[in-house]
Amino acid sequence: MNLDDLKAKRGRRELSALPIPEKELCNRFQEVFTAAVNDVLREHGLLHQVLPSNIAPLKPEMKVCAVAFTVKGSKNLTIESEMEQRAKMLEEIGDNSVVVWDTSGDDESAQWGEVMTMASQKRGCRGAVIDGGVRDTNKVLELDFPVFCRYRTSNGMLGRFRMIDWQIPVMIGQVFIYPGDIIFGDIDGVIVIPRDIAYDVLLKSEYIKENEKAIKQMVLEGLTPSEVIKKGGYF
Ligand SMILES: O=C([O-])CC(=O)C(=O)O
Ligand SMILES: [Mg+2]
Repeated sequence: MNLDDLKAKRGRRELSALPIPEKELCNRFQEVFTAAVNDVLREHGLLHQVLPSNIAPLKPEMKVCAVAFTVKGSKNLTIESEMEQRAKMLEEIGDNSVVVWDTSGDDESAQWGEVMTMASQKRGCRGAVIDGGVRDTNKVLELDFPVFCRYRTSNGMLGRFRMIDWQIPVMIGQVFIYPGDIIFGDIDGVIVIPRDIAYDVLLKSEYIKENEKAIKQMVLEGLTPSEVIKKGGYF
């Protein structure tokens, strides 16, 4: 059994370089929409890049595109040095990041709240995607910080749940997420764009956005769906 490749993939890795700055890449993705990105990933044969559909934005207009900062945790009753551990994680969050929580399917605790929002915003964090819960929801909304999650609860994580590690590969639903991948969430949910193909996916998504303008124009002008497809359109 040779595990070298798998070990390299699953361990902590240097982020590969992107052809344009991360910030520009993410800002340009935010101008597109997740369905266009999804169609491009389908062209690449990647059919399982969307997080489970019950992970939804707190408000329909919330949008985030940023670089994955992954966190893994699970239900855990221990408290010893939990706060210090969480502070250390928060202090490692980088600019243009989005915190992505794999909670091992937790259904009880909030992995995110107001103070964590404030601390991460100071470090340039652009949002949080949590396969779990949020609390202090009103305050988080006031801070204008996009959060995608499954539920809201007043249960703090201390004494109920704790982190196992961070900046490691995680899995939410069927989707692998590596630190540095590009995460894009909007009203249609959250999609994970592998870092190595992110720039190519951006260019193709921008093309789709432009091309769909022409398709919609055909519909407005009264062409039937059959005529639209004959002219190269699609739905
Ligand atoms: O401590 C927590 O569980 C999270 C929280 O309330 C906050 O960040 O404000
Ligand atoms: Mg709080």
